[in-house]
Amino acid sequence: MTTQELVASGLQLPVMEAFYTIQGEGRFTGTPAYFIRLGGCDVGCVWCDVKESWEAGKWPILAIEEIVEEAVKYPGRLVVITGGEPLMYDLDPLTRLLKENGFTTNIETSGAHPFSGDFDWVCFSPKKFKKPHPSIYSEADELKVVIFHQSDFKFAEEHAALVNKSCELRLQPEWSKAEKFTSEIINYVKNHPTWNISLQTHKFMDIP
Ligand SMILES: C[S@@+](CC[C@H](N)C(=O)[O-])C[C@H]1O[C@@H](n2cnc3c(N)ncnc32)[C@H](O)[C@@H]1O
Ligand SMILES: Nc1nc2[nH]cc(C(=O)O)c2c(=O)[nH]1
Ligand code: SF4
Ligand SMILES: [Mg+2]
Repeated sequence: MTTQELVASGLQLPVMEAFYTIQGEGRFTGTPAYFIRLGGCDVGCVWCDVKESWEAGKWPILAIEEIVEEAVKYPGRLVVITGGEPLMYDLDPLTRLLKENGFTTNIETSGAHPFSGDFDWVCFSPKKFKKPHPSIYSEADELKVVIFHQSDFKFAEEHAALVNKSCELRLQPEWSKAEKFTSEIINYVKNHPTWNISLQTHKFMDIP
């Protein structure tokens, strides 16, 4: 198979970086986790905090065996697959291998591409910049909407109406606008208690 075919089948993937840290956001905030950041994203969020990830061709292509061989070196058994947009790739082979090696698998995704992979927790963060693929709505365990503009509260409610009833609902201030929006988010959550707040706590702790 050519490299292109191996990537298309999910047996090799472009990896921007992989690091052992503390999950900073969402349901598993505070939990040690090994992050695998795949290269490539076509969503184009103006406020994205990892724009350098967007161009897939910049990053080394690794076999999934090499990715997992590195992950097992750390004591934690929670893996978070992020990016870039990880659902640009078929994540079935990587997640299968991670599970065979005893990992719990989480994903951070905009849902802009068809769902794949075997995940214990799916954090869905929809974006106005590219419509989510319909396959994500039934898979989402957590809806995490970034608040950058007043209109994002309405966008959040529109997506909350589309996910499962059991899906946890969170609002996360966009980092550069946090000063402006955190107090609004606090008021919103107090008045709409089905929602709660997610902060990018790793940025406060100054860790990756
Ligand atoms: C960098 S993205 C990668 C995964 C996927 N592409 C996504 O957007 O969900 C990881 C998480 O960071 C959030 N995020 C990115 N830039 C942010 C920023 N400037 N402020 C707050 N959250 C941000 C995203 O919404 C997403 O929940
Ligand atoms: N510590 C830490 N937690 C995170 N949660 C989601 C992240 C991401 O970029 O997907 C992230 C990240 O980059 N670092
Ligand atoms: S979808 Fe995620 S990685 Fe892509 S631009 Fe938006 S925040 Fe960045
Ligand atoms: Mg991040």
